[in-house]
Amino acid sequence: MSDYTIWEPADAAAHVRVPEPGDDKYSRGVLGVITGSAQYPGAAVLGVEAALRTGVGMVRYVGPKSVGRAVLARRPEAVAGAGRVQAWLIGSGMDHASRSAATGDRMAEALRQELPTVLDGGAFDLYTRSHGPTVLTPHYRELARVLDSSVEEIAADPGAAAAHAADTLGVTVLLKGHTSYVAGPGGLRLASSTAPSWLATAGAGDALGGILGALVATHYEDILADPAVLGRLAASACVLHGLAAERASGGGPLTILDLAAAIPATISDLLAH
Ligand SMILES: NC(=O)C1=CN([C@@H]2O[C@H](COP(=O)(O)OP(=O)(O)OC[C@H]3O[C@@H](n4cnc5c(N)ncnc54)[C@H](OP(=O)(O)O)[C@@H]3O)[C@@H](O)[C@H]2O)[C@@H](O)CC1
Ligand SMILES: Nc1ncnc2c1ncn2[C@@H]1O[C@H](COP(=O)(O)OP(=O)(O)O)[C@@H](O)[C@H]1O
Repeated sequence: MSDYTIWEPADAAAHVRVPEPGDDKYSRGVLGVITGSAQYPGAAVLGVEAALRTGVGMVRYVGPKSVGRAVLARRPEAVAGAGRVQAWLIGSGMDHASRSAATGDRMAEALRQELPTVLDGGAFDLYTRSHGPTVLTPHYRELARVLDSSVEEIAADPGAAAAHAADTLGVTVLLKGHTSYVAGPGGLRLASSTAPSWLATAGAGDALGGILGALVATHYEDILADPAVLGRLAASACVLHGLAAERASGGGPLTILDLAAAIPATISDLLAH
């Protein structure tokens, strides 16, 4: 932990791109989303919901048709089907062992574009094929699988585990937990623990993926100019996620749609201070 700098709300506020009068939906950035599966359609719904609530020019959902229908039922603002995007969010709500051939093809096509990419749960195996600036978002069990280690080893020193993963895999790693650790290949080390423990509930990570995807899509030019920006955006996503959870919780339980609904006011508060 000593190597890590705490990423503060003011740091996160500085990493929200506020649209300007000259912006349109494309200049703000389009996030392509390949998430969800027949088994876990909710993960796709939650990620898209969180991305749109964080602010992005457009979300293009490119997953299975049945999941796309669920996404559109909740969020008609999302556009289903392929098209040009500035960043990708891939892998929430799918099991890599049972990925369909069609999903594998969509992922391969996305990764070929070498754009800034967020890889979540069901897509960690693809990190070697992701040649754009890439951030992985594992929880402890997932990082243990990626590193062929054990949960106990990760939990004993999560900051060191995240740093080791970033250094050996050559990507940015956001290790999720009560404190989340972001480690980047260039020695970047940031930590955040803004979330209440009420956030330990299913779907929380799917929402984090959406928040981060939106931040990445709206900063794609900055990331391409300086890949270290990706780590700062990952830490900013943790801060926003935690503060929105705190607002949704108010000291009690929360659902992930409540968290998503709290994101806009969380951002406007951050920007006002
Ligand atoms: N709304 C949605 O669509 C959501 C979809 N989601 C999707 O779900 C998938 C799995 O995600 P995850 O994080 O649970 O995966 P993972 O690390 O493999 O954990 C498995 C480990 O947990 C353990 N375990 C299971 N039950 C347990 C219990 N009652 N009490 C204690 N332990 C228990 C189990 O142990 P076992 O039962 O095998 O002994 C195993 O070790 C993933 O594709 C994700 O995207 C989620 O994002 C949620 C919202
Ligand atoms: N005890 C806790 N306190 C605060 N935040 C937590 C706690 N446990 C988990 N979280 C946060 O909740 C999210 C859980 O992500 P993940 O395990 O991927 O959930 P899911 O797969 O259900 O979407 C992460 O952002 C993590 O930082």
